[in-house]
Amino acid sequence: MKPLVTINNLTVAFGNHKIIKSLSCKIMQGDFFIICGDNGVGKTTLIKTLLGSLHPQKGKIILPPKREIGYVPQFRNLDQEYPLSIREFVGLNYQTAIIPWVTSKEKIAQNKIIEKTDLVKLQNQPLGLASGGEKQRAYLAQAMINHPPLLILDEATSSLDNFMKYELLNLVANFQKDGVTVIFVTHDLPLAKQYGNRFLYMSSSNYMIDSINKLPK
Ligand SMILES: Nc1ncnc2c1ncn2[C@@H]1O[C@H](COP(=O)(O)OP(=O)(O)OP(=O)(O)O)[C@@H](O)[C@H]1O
Repeated sequence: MKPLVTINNLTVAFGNHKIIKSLSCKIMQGDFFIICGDNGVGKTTLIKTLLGSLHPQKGKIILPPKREIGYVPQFRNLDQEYPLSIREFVGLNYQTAIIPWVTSKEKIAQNKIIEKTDLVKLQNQPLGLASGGEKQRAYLAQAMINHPPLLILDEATSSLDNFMKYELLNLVANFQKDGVTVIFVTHDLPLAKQYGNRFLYMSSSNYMIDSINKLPK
């Protein structure tokens, strides 16, 4: 397997405060890659750097061509009055969304991704009235509508109950089976062990990268 993401000697700082210090790591095509570690150690900072919203002080990151990345954030509740249906929300990310009306290609893409994320029955309901798990599935559908090769989930299962966690991660695992590389930031180590194959454990003193059966308890 080839690397899909290569992080080379990466240092990220806020002012003089170095958060990520000389991190080198390869994420291979097809990995379900877990990022875990103590609070405040820099997991979200690393994700923001991968997504391009933070710039490294030093080092290099090689990403998939054209930076095609799907991203599912941590669950934060939306206003009940949020005006879009689940289907409309999923379509927001469609690549030709510069055209204001829904094209037939977009309809097909929406249908496919709505089926893959188990949202067929709910698609015309207002997103604001959906449950936490349904909202996260809508974020997953929106993230994957253009078939990016890389999917990043930043604590996307925290504050979901056990049933909804597994429901979301089973769908993510289906994308992985189709060849998508997954990066999953989580504090939930049992969940990490169940779905992940490799991990990066971040602590203030060092970084550990290994296969999932070596993940510390
Ligand atoms: N914009 C910012 N300016 C200054 N410091 C920041 C900024 N964003 C994050 N930090 C600091 O960087 C450190 C790492 O934060 P980060 O959110 O990456 O940690 P984390 O590992 O994701 O934590 P958690 O597990 O609690 O979500 C923290 O000390 C945080 O206060």
